[in-house]
Amino acid sequence: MRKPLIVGNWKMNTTISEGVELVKSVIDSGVDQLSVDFGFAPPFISIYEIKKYLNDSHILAGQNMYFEDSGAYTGEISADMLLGAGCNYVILGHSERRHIFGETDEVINKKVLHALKKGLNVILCVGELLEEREAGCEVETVLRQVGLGLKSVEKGLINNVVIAYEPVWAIGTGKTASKDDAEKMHMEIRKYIAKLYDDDVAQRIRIMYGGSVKPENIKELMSSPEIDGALVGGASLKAESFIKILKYYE
Ligand SMILES: O=C[C@H](O)COP(=O)(O)O
Repeated sequence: MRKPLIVGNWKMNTTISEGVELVKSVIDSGVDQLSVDFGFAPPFISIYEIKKYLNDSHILAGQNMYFEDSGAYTGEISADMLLGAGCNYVILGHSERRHIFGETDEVINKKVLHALKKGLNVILCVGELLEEREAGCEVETVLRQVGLGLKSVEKGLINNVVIAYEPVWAIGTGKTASKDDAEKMHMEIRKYIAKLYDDDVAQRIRIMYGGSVKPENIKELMSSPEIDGALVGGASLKAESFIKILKYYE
């Protein structure tokens, strides 16, 4: 039985004090009692302060990181820095990293391998563009991203990976993939993981959905046994809506 997880990806939103207020409101609402793993991916600058309001059962994720240990890489953040600030997870391959900042599958794979080696859990994001879906190559695109993202990841470390399926056309647009669309893709990903590893790994790996998840659609999406939680952007920026999403697991 896979435990669901819900992570709020704040992207480039919230100052440190706004982030602290948001986390305090969420935690104070009693969501720790719910049967869901949950947490936050704040901007780098807020992570250390926010950790003070969380415990080790919460997910605290970097939104990105670089694949070198240290050195002359202006503007980058290392795995050790994330760990030192209190992170236990890192989001890699988010579509905004792929499509705005030009990250390739090869770069994402280097980051995945490095993060896992350092002891961080990885949320590997994959997803097709609207034109890829319209051309009917969405499954091929997503499986290619999964395969290349996980290249050389040993079976012993795959337990530390979560996959987030985020169709790019559904991110921040208000358009959600239907439960059936998401479910179909999750099943394809799981089948592919079985091919890359084995059935046991495929049954254990958590595959979350992302793309305009909000209180109004969480019930419908999570009614699929294939969907193991959500990576939430916009709706994680207000305590009220994030709490409502978490309370689906009441
Ligand atoms: O990481 C989160 C996803 O990009 C979804 O963002 P959204 O919920 O604002 O569509």
